[in-house]
Amino acid sequence: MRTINDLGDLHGKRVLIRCDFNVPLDGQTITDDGRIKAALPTLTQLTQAGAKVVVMAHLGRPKGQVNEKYSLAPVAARLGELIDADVTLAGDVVGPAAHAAVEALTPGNIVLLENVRFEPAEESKVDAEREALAAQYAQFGDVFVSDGFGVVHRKQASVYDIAKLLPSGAGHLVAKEVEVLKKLTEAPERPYVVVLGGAKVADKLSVIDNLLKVADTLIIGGGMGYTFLKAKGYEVGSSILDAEKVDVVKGYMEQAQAQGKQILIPVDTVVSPEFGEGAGIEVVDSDKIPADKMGLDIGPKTAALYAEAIKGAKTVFWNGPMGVFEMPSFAAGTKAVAQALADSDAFSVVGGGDSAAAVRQLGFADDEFGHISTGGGASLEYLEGKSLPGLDVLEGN
Ligand SMILES: Nc1ncnc2c1ncn2[C@@H]1O[C@H](COP(=O)(O)OP(=O)(O)OP(=O)(O)O)[C@@H](O)[C@H]1O
Ligand SMILES: O=C(O)[C@H](O)COP(=O)(O)O
Repeated sequence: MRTINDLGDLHGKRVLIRCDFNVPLDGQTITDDGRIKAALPTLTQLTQAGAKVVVMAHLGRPKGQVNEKYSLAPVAARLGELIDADVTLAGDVVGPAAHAAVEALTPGNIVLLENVRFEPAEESKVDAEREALAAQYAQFGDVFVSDGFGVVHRKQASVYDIAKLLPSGAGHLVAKEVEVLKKLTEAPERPYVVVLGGAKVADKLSVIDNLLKVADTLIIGGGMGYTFLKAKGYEVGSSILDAEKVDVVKGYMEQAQAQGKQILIPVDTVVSPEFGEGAGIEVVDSDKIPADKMGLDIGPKTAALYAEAIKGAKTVFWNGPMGVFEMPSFAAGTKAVAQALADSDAFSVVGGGDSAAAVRQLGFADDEFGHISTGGGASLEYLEGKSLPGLDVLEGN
């Protein structure tokens, strides 16, 4: 893989860099700045080398619409506090404000373009549309550095197409993430347990069949769990559910049984009448979720079962909180899994923006885990053995 070290002396050059600044926010407040801190080694090297640094990043899923709620303003402010350089947020992505900001950029300083997902072509499935947008990005750089590990699984203009237009290489974060995750794909010590949760249910259900080939046990919690419960024939009330995948999930359970692999699903669930804290929160067995309630965490029996499975593991990868950990009433399941990982001797990797935020917010230190990866979906797809567009495009000369 080509890296930043292959790009020569960057002094005075305009370096266009993709970072993953998709940080969790509570209103305008960043609740975990881990992804910004993870970008600092590369960004600092570039500013200290006297490069003119133009950063591309996304926040959330604004789906091609300009939406202030998804502005990178809080990220620009935090980056400015963390790095010894001026950080200017451009008012748009490739419009007149971005051009003016890049024109005015001086060596050793940074312009952050607005959320690239405000541009409809950024995530287009039509190659020519993405390529045309990438050509506009290319006007801002002499070289391209890919350092947004959390998005390397996305075939998007600022991740993939841009790397074909400029001399390009991986930044230090991407290089380090790949080096650690490689250990999990080459010869993981067994038993190898993968814990899956979170809210991106459709995305992450689709990685399960490949994960079943590499892991010994899959532990399912978070929003993922309800599609499994439904596949077992249980009612899930108003919990999040990927109704289209119920039959596919039935197939996964059969496949696991045939291969002698285990899929653990919640035996009890914390339910609530609404997405929030208030009256009516209770723990029920997973086959008794009331029709008018939603599951927002795994229950205590499940937490104990999952902790036991983690205790016996030699390698663990975890992506996706077990419940809505942001609210104390639904944090116990995530905390129990984090504790089990922290207590175990297994080589453990925690991946994903919210997963990393969860362990930190619940009081765990980064060094209680083998590695905290900035990638959730990206790590999972890497572990599946899939080729990732944002990495493939950096291969060769
Ligand atoms: N039962 C549930 N119902 C609804 N949301 C849930 C449930 N359990 C967990 N979540 C939510 O899932 C979110 C995190 O999911 P997500 O899949 O984005 O994980 P991630 O670690 O950020 O991975 P990635 O980096 O791929 O985004 C949290 O905000 C949490 O509140
Ligand atoms: O949070 C993430 O996993 C990355 O930033 C990618 O975001 P996406 O799933 O919206 O592409």
